[in-house]
Amino acid sequence: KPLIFRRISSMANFITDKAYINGEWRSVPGSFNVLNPLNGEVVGKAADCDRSLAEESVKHAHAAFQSWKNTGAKTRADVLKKWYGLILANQECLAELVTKENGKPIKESMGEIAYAASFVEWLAEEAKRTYGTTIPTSNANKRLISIKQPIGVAAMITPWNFPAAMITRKACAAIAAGCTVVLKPAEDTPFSALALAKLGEEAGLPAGVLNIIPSSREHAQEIGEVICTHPDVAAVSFTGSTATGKILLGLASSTVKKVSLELGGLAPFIAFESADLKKVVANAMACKFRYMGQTCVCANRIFVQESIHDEFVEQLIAAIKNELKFGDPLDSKVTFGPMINEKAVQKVESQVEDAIKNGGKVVCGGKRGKLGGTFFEPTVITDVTPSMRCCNEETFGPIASIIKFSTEKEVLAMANDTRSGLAGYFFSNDVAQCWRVAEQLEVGMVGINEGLISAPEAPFGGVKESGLGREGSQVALDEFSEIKYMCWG
Ligand SMILES: NC(=O)c1ccc[n+]([C@@H]2O[C@H](COP(=O)([O-])OP(=O)(O)OC[C@H]3O[C@@H](n4cnc5c(N)ncnc54)[C@H](O)[C@@H]3O)[C@@H](O)[C@H]2O)c1
Ligand SMILES: O=CCCC(=O)O
Repeated sequence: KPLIFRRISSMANFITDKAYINGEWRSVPGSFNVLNPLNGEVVGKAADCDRSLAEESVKHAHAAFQSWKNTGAKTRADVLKKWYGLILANQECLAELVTKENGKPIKESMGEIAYAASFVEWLAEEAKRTYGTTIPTSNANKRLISIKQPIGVAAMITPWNFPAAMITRKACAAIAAGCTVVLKPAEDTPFSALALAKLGEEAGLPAGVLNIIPSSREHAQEIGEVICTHPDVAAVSFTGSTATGKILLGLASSTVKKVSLELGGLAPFIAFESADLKKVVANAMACKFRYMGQTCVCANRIFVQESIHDEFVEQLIAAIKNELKFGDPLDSKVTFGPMINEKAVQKVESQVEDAIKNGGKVVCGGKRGKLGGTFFEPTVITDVTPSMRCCNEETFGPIASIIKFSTEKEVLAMANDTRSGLAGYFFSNDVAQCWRVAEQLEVGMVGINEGLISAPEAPFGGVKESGLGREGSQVALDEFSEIKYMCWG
């Protein structure tokens, strides 16, 4: 029978002040306002879950695990595939919701929903490929095999910058593996998570397999404590800042949980002189300024070889002026909207001040946007040095910090001189250099002549203090699986 996917009539139908626990849309005592970053208007009231609702969700997820873990792989894959179809059928509504919650330009939000859906599809396919091994033995009287089993209840905390894709990338990996999920979305973007849950429910997820417990920032810490210390939670998966990730990792140690962390980055973006400059500029624009620089893999430190430095800066400024259009992010022509909140603007402002104080030159932008609110101009700073904050602290905003270099050795030393190691990018037409630099950059992901590297089939994750584990790809389900070795006498 062909699958027909129902379209929810409008974005407003996705806004709810309820939590989703054990397959029920639950009223909870408290609520908090979710604000539109464009104008501070209330998008809606969201359920403010607390410690006791987190505990209750874990209890239900643990009960649901007892049957979900025993479902066939095809059953899980079929539910996920249906969910994938429903997400795509509702792409416009979901994208509008993302834009209302976090100010992402609507074209990018449409892209995010397609990206979020692509994880559901990929992980549905991977559900059927959790192969074990047969192991040749040195003892002829024994037979050795290993199987993969779902780890148990997986608890998750997600950020506001990809409020749909970070949910599906984690939750669908766990669900595909046979685990059940308790997920706390970011306080800025709870409705996107709940909207996905609504579609998951319609796709046939049994009660308790996916539980969404939004909370205000005030309750985030206690929910974190419950899910990271509860004996019935087996795995914790977090995406967000490195500071929060470290707290959760510490908490999870008391019961030795499996922990996956996708944390902050400080991506080096290196332009070598042999590179195609037009391509470098186009990729710098995409890699630096998409979603106003608020992605964990955005170029944070742009290293440019001295012979092409001035030309690069000139072309980058021209591209900013010609290509970026400010305005209401719901307008499909707009490519540059407001930042998430005032705190984010203040961080960017303080990095600009610090750079100027220490000898940096602001050659484009550098101040709040004319539209007011949380708009900030796309900014280019030259003469940046490694001691400046824009060079050693994640910017998470629209500042292109340009550092001039002369040799490959020098730039590699600067690029690797950090505790962050999420993504890195470089541009070169020297093949030997491409191999050398790709191997030597201390990051989890490298773009070689490419500034947009994310894909469901690729392993996403960082090294050093940028994280633990990988999401997406053929290893995605490993984060939520245990390998059991069997020795047959
Ligand atoms: N590596 C990745 O895949 C990836 C993806 C997106 C964002 N990020 C990173 O996330 C950061 C931006 O997101 P943010 O500012 O929302 O991060 P954040 O750490 O402040 O918040 C992320 C989530 O953690 C929750 N949280 C905050 N403090 C908590 C605590 N003490 N206990 C439990 N939960 C807590 C928040 O409510 C939110 O849901 C950036 O550093 C960015 O690089 C990383
Ligand atoms: O912000 C982090 C996630 C970005 C991505 O998946 O491309």
